[in-house]
Order: sequence, then structure tokens, then C-alpha cells
Amino acid sequence: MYSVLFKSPQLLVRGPAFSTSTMAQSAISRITVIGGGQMGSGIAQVAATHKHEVTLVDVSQEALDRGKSYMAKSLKRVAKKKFAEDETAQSQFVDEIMGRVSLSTKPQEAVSRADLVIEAIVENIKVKQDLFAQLSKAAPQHTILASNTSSLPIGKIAELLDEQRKQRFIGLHFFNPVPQMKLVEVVRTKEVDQDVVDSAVAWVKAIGKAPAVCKDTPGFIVNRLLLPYMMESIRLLERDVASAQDIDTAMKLGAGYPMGPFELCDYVGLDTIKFIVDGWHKDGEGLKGNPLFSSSRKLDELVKQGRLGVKSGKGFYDY
Ligand SMILES: CCCCCCCCCCCCCC(=O)CC(=O)SCCNC(=O)CCNC(=O)[C@H](O)C(C)(C)COP(=O)(O)OP(=O)(O)OC[C@H]1O[C@@H](n2cnc3c(N)ncnc32)[C@H](O)[C@@H]1OP(=O)(O)O
Ligand SMILES: NC(=O)C1=CN([C@@H]2O[C@H](COP(=O)(O)OP(=O)(O)OC[C@H]3O[C@@H](n4cnc5c(N)ncnc54)[C@H](O)[C@@H]3O)[C@@H](O)[C@H]2O)C=CC1
Repeated sequence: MYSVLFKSPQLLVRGPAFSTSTMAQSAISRITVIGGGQMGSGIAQVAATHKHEVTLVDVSQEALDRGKSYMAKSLKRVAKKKFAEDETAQSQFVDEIMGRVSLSTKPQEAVSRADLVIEAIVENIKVKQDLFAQLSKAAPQHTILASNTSSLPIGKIAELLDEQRKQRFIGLHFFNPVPQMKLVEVVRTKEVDQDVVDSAVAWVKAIGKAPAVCKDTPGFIVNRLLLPYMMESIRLLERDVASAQDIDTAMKLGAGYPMGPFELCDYVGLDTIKFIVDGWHKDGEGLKGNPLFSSSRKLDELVKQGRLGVKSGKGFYDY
């Protein structure tokens, strides 16, 4: 059932009928992000930019330092746009936001006061399930637990949790690069409470992003549509229909995409994509054997050669 919610004259919100608590201000203040890589560092940066107290967790100080440098580099780009020639204002801006982010290698301690925990660790179902089983022993009962997974079922990630925890478990799927991409997919399981969905939607808006609420099915919305497009692009290349460069040019100028499919594959990471397409082809709900999601010899070869994209300095392109 759809309804039109008028939040204020200039903002017409059209979407599924939310309970009145949708309009409630998000009661989320303290955020813990687990995994300080490409995505987790971006999520921590955006939350801190919007005045949240953030704790970023990773497995080692080295990994935390890497995440911190991702944030600092990104914030310097934002600061340069915001304060043009004023270098003092630029460094004050960066220092103020970075000052809201504390670093930790102790996940249970880091969630003990959190209102929201967002996991952005390796795309591996068992590692995610074990992490949340550990966190659920330490996080307050009210804490919302969320995963930023690209492809794994949210309900499966929460499988080891008790019923009460499952009712406060949700998908918050950010897009890369997090500071720049407006969308966050809010993925609801069968078990999640409506007020948790409403709080998540309110928080996503409070950090300047645009929520899209969807059910917990493979790929949610964007990746379900992106993956076949990406795999068909690779099959065009395998059939020698056109070069990667020409296919990218065609999709940027013909379909208005900011990046072509091969640029985007390199940007996201070929190993991540291979993991996802192999997983869905094997047992993705309703996708098993679907030719659109068949794996690709070319993709397998590149991953085997360690050509993972931007992160390894070479993928479809050399960087
Ligand atoms: C068909 C291929 C599909 C491949 C994926 C397959 C899908 C299934 C598996 C996916 C698995 C994982 C992915 C996932 O789950 C979901 C995703 O994230 S999908 C990827 C979504 N992202 C995109 O589609 C990115 C598209 N590209 C862009 O929007 C732009 O190219 C980009 C913003 C990356 C760079 O812009 P560009 O103009 O090329 O360069 P600039 O350097 O000038 O940047 C423009 C603008 O943006 C600011 N900016 C860029 N990066 C950052 C940053 N990290 N921090 C802060 N600011 C940043 C920059 O300052 C510029 O700002 P202006 O105000 O415009 O000056
Ligand atoms: N790369 C992308 O474009 C996108 C990725 N995602 C999803 O976000 C998640 C993270 O992806 P990326 O940031 O690209 O990966 P990444 O490899 O850049 O970062 C993962 C981070 O998690 C840390 N980590 C691994 N296991 C951990 C544990 N048990 N405890 C704490 N930290 C741990 C790693 O040290 C690393 O710093 C994945 O689930 C991925 O599917 C979602 C949207 C876009």
C-alpha cells in the first residue's frame, strides 16, 4: 500500500505506508562501525560528519591506520571544495570530524554503548555470523545491529542470534564511494520490527542520504540489476563484440552512466564480484542456473592472475 507523506511543503515523500514513528527523529546517536576498509571508513566518515560519536573497529592497528587514511584523504577533498583557498579552515574541518572517530581493535568493548552497529567486514557469511554472535553478547538490548553486505541474505547473517536480536537486525547497504553516493538500501527481514525500520530510515535521512526500503532477496535492488548488466558486459568482451574501452564509452555516452561497466568492476573489485556471482549461481534464491548470473571464464582468469581492479593496481585496466 502506498501513501503520500507530506513532511513539509517542499518535501513530498512518496513511499510505502510507514507508521507515524517514521516521522520520529532518529534516536540514534552513538555509532560503531566494524571493518575500516573502503566502505566502513566511508560510513564512519559520513556519520562523524553528521556529528555522531563514532567508534571504528578493525582487526589490527595497521588496518585502522589504513581506514583512518582513507577518511582523511576523502575529507581533504570535501574540505577543499568547502573552503577553497582557506587551508586553516580546511584542516579545522578535517580535524573536527576526525576528532569524533575513535579507533578500537576490541569489538565487544566498542559496541557496549552503541545505539547502532554497522558491520562492513569481509563478504563471508560465517565470519559475519560469528561476529554478530560475539557482538550480541556485549551490545545493549536497544542497539540496532546492521550489515552493509552487498550480496548475503540479511536473515542468514542474523541466523545465530536470538529472537529479540533478530527483531532489531537490518540491512543498511551503502554505495561506493560512500561520501559521494546518496543511496542507502534499507533491507528488511521477515523478523525485523517496524519501529527499527522507521528508525533506520530516519537515521539514513539524518546523515544526508536517501533511503530505499526493500525485502531481503538476493542483490536487494541495485546489485540485482547491476550484476546481470556487468556479467553481460563481460560476455560481450569474451565474444569480442567490442573492447572494454568501447563498451565503457558506449554505456557512459549512450546510457549516461558516470562509469562504464569495466571501470565500475575495477572500482568495486573483481574478487568481490566473482564471490557474489559464484554464490548466486550456486544457490541464490530463484537465481540457480539463471544464465544471466552464469560465471565468466574471463572474470575467473583475471581474479586468478590477481588482477582485482583498482585495489591491486590492475584489473580490466592497468592503474
Ligand atoms: C556494471 C558494472 C557493475 C559492477 C558491480 C557489480 C554489482 C554487483 C556486485 C557489486 C558488489 C559491491 C558493490 C555494491 O554492493 C554496491 C555498489 O557500491 S555498486 C557501485 C556504485 N557506485 C558507482 O556506481 C560509482 C559510479 N561512479 C561515480 O559516481 C563517479 O565516477 C565517482 C564519484 C566515483 C568519481 O567521480 P568522477 O567525476 O569520475 O571523478 P571525481 O574525482 O571528479 O569525483 C567527482 C566528485 O565526487 C567527489 N568524490 C569522489 N570520490 C570521493 C570520495 N571518496 N570522498 C569524497 N568525495 C569524493 C569528488 O570530490 C568530486 O566532487 P565534486 O563536487 O563533483 O567536485
Ligand atoms: N566494495 C564495494 O564497492 C562495496 C562493498 N560492500 C560490502 O561491504 C563490506 C566491506 O566491503 P569493503 O569495504 O569493500 O571491504 P574491504 O576489504 O575494503 O574492508 C573490509 C575490512 O574489514 C576488516 N575485517 C575483516 N574481518 C574483520 C573482523 N572479523 N572484525 C573487524 N574487521 C574485520 C578488514 O581488515 C578490512 O579492513 C562487504 O560486505 C561488501 O560486500 C557494500 C557496498 C559496496
